[in-house]
Amino acid sequence: MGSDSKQVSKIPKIDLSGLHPSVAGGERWEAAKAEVAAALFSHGCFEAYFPSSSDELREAMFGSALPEMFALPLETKRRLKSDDVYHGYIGQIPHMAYESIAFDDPVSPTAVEEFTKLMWPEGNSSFCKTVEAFAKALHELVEIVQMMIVESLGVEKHYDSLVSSTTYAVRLSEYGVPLNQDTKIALDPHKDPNLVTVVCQSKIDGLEVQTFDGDWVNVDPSPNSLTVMVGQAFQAWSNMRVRAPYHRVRVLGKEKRFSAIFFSRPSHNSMVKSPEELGDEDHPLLFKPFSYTEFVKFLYSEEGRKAKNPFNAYFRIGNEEAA
Ligand SMILES: O=C(O)CCC(=O)C(=O)O
Ligand SMILES: [Fe+2]
Repeated sequence: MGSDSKQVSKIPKIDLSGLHPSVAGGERWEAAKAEVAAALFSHGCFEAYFPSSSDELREAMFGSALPEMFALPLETKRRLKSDDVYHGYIGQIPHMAYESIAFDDPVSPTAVEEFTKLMWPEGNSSFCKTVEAFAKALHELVEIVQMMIVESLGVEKHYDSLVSSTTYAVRLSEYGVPLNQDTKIALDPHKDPNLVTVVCQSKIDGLEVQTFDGDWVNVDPSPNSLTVMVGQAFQAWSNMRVRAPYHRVRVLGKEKRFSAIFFSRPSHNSMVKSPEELGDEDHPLLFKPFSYTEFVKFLYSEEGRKAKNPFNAYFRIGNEEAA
């Protein structure tokens, strides 16, 4: 594939419009659930048609909120500190035209406000309202997807314990023109460590996913769609029934690209434990309960970065097929 070409998407597209996590069940829910389960089993991802993230909201996010925030002075953006690896402000990485900011609990009543105050002590209510609305819409989508996965695996009774030990976060990113103009890769291939990720792209797309057959494909977003992906913590929790796909970002043109991600992850100090029902004689449970915090620390440690397959290296299952 030439560096300027894009492959036609093979990522399943699923209509989740009008569905809500508080009214699970019914014919439409069951039909969509079957599609979500099939897509996640075969691809680890899908393109969700979910119009609550409307044109207007996208325009407010990518036309104003994100460009305004990334235009702030570096020392302002660096005010956001985090003890978590790969959280807080990231940028000024050699060989990468990339900056991102991630903060927790965007659906709590005060978190976006506090973050806004940190960036703009004088206030910026349009930024705050936009990011709150974005988080609210995508939170519903993540809840729908998590609920559908758990139901499809037949382990509904573990849903409450999964959700009570889950936190949510937002990552806002800005990509410049990739320094490597041969590959045009702006973010290297990786699997997300968390539970479920939803990616919202600006008009300038670039997210590519590797199918389990090994082909890199463009996710082909529409103005009303979002990309849903499974992360490695869900892969482990589900005893490998759903698997996290590799993905990367390529920016082909010369314009800045923005993206906004909403994701779920196991909360601090909680232990991730696969439901016993997901193991049987033919498929024994592969993972002992693990701390997500320790897992992420390992992923970004020297040993984790060097490992060909950090997931396997962490869990020491030594089974290439399982990844
Ligand atoms: O910007 C995107 O489209 C995806 C970024 C991504 O994969 C990540 O931040 O983990
Ligand atoms: Fe990612």
